[in-house]
Amino acid sequence: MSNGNSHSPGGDTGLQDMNGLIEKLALGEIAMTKEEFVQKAKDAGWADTATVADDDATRASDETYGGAATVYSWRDEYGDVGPEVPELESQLYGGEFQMRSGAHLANLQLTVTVEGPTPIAPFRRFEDAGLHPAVLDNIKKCGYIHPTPIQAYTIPAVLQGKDVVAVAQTGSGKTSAYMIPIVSKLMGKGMKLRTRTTVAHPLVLIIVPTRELAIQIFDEARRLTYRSMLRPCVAYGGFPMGTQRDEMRKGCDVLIATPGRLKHLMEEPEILSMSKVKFTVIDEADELLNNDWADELDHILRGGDSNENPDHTYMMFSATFPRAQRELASEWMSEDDYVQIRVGRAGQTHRNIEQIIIHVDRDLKQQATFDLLYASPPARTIIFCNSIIAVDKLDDFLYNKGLPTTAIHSEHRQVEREDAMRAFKTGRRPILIATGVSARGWDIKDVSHVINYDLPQQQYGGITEYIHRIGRTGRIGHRGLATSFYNERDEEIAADLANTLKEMDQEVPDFLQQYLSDDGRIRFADDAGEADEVNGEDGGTAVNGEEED
Ligand SMILES: Nc1ncnc2c1ncn2[C@@H]1O[C@H](COP(=O)(O)OP(=O)(O)OP(=O)(O)O)[C@@H](O)[C@H]1O
Repeated sequence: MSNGNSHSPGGDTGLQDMNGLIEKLALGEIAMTKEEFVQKAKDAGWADTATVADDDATRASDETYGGAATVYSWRDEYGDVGPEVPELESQLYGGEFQMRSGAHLANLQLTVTVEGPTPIAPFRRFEDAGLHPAVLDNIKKCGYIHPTPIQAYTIPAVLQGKDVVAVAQTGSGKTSAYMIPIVSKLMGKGMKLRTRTTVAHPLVLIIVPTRELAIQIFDEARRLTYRSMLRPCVAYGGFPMGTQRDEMRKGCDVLIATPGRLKHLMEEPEILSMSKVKFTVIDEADELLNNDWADELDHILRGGDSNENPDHTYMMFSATFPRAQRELASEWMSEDDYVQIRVGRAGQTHRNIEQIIIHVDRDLKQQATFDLLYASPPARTIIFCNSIIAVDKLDDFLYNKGLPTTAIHSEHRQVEREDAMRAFKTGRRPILIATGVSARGWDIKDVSHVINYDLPQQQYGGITEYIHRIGRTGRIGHRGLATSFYNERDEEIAADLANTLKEMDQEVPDFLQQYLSDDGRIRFADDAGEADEVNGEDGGTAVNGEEED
């Protein structure tokens, strides 16, 4: 094993020191019993696996599903804004697991490019954005003091009624960039638009690729619609259908949904009608515009009568937007009232994530992970593997060595996925092992280390997937570390990886140097087509490749 540099999330323990240990472990020179491994984990400060309660025993009912979480309960006599409900308020905003911005927000201040028929004037303070007072109040309760760049441009664009494609770095506040103006616009009109029947008639449809992300965005919607008549609802695979239908019948003004479950619900006209939808948001749009989802998305976007609404606004958001998906996105946008907002280069990461690439042979990866977890004090860590089998094997390997792991992949039952996420968020099991594709958009407090046990293969997203995976750390002004294991099987991603490191002034290890161009220019296989603005305030020097748009 060799590595380009050394770092640890919480100390100065060099990764170079790991070389000898990993080799020893591989050769079986350290033969410890299970009890000794458990003791070693405890001594290092990791949560004791023996005291972690069995989640099956503590699980009570459907209420443990994130989709059944309490929302503000509206009564018509409230007028425009309802009264405060302290208990709900502390649940929504007071949680110790809610993210607060870190000290390095300035690293997200990159050059913003706006393309569209009319210019967009950004605002500097939420108070100046012309938002409904109740929304402003909810923003304060969330602890958002200054808008992030994507918010400063997207909020006015949506308030002006534009269709929007927005691309900005991971963890830069894209969710509230669309949620704030939509909720604010509807606050004044919600009453008039609302249809009181047992059939859900959402005004807003937010489509996301994964279940965990759906629940997370539902939580953000619960915060931003607090004290309003707008009732958020979430629909995702694995959420029991009975509870799902009950929740929808209670009213559903803002529907957050994964495509499969949404398609299913659209086949039940006594449950859901799309006829009132005014805003359709596609989050992680490049993923959803991908071929794998094409049928579902086409059905959803064309299937409802919402498309006939001349007032309908479409919005698409992501941290990455490869060329093919950008072309597909433009098909849904209004020709003369459409704006594209990019912060930095589309698909660019940011400087709050320190990236380290270590050369690790395939058969040494388990030991390398084990050792990496001890190379610094315990920290919330997400480990990505490329297959379900690899996730399960690594989970077993680490858990049997006394480390408090949990795992998420598509073969787990939904209740297990939600338990795993809860155990990770609360720190009961601070090591989460997952297949990469499930992790887009996750926003979890205090994730200080991401490990790419496997680098994403080209056919499963390559560098785009890498950007999303490492983006689970270093969010909203916090710093984080991303360590990736590289070997010869990863050559497909090598050039984009080397250029990504160089673009962010990270050390490019010797084994990746050959993939950098001799002229010192930074090139990506799928350039984002914006050579004009990449020399931003951040001092970035990305330059387009040959394949310009
Ligand atoms: N203006 C703000 N000030 C402080 N924190 C904010 C602000 N806006 C959003 N946040 C918080 O920043 C975190 C990241 O936001 P969000 O999940 O929307 O990022 P994102 O850009 O969608 O990332 P990704 O591309 O990974 O999905 C969230 O915890 C959110 O509550």
